[in-house]
Amino acid sequence: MDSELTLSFIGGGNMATALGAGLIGKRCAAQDVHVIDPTEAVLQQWRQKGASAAAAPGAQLSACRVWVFAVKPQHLKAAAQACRPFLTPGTLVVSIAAGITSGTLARWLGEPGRPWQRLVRCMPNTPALIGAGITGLMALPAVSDDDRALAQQMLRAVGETVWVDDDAALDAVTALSGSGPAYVFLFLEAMLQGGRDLGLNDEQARKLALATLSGATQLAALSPEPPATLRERVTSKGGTTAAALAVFQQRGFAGIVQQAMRAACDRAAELAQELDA
Ligand SMILES: NC(=O)C1=CN([C@@H]2O[C@H](COP(=O)(O)OP(=O)(O)OC[C@H]3O[C@@H](n4cnc5c(N)ncnc54)[C@H](OP(=O)(O)O)[C@@H]3O)[C@@H](O)[C@H]2O)C=CC1
Ligand SMILES: O=C(O)[C@@H]1CCC=N1
Repeated sequence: MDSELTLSFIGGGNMATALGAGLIGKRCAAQDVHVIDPTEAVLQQWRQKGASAAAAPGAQLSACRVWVFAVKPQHLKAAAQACRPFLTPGTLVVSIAAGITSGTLARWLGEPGRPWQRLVRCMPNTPALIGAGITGLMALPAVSDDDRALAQQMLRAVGETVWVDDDAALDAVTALSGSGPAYVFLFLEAMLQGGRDLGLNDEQARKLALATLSGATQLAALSPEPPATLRERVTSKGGTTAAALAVFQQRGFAGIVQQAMRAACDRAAELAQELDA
């Protein structure tokens, strides 16, 4: 455990909880975590884990080496402005908010004409809750190698990490892996319903669908062959899979997925514009 790491979550909801679950006891001690959130029930949950928690920012923030902004994008400006007086030169700021660019948050945290420099923007996902997340990260150019390594180590506590170059790429990460678990759950829901429609019971459908998704993704991850080849191996000429894939193709499945991801990416850019005041 890195006893040096003192950490504040600004916003103690779903994603902070997921990140906290991976970090506390591994990368930092519970008593070195400080949470700011307006909701008493949320604060209580964090206190039960041994963290300190408060409804508003205070001097305790200044003792935290890393701040993780984990509020909704719509709340980020207010949260940043309320916390700004407690920044110290050593504070590393990490934001997980969708859309809001590193430059915008840097401006909200800095002085006029002098944006905050030590800032890493990242996009985790909810499998972080079970240590199986993946997080895309980007850093402002002035962020040191040590700060980059610190941010990466933190996110590694809840899964894998991928560095990208800029805000646009982080919006693409958001559309792929940030929102991606929801696409998988939607597909899973559809498979479960399809199984039930064909006469399987809930337990049978759940066991078969979960093992299929997990087995196929593990096979794709371990195989040197591209997914298209693995797909062809399942597809016997004139067989059942070919019949199913013909329906996917007629209905434009791949195009739907790509359009959905484009919509997610566009929404990230839209949020950035709407909230950049
Ligand atoms: N959910 C996901 O899959 C992912 C989410 N994200 C990003 O993570 C961020 C948080 O999402 P999520 O955890 O789902 O959201 P939640 O709503 O679960 O958590 C946000 C928390 O922040 C609190 N809050 C609101 N304003 C402030 C403030 N000024 N200071 C401190 N706390 C405040 C909220 O309180 P209240 O409810 O009272 O407003 C809430 O408890 C978002 O920006 C989202 O884009 C990133 C990756 C994946
Ligand atoms: O839906 C959202 O806006 C957030 C960002 C990625 C996942 N959830």
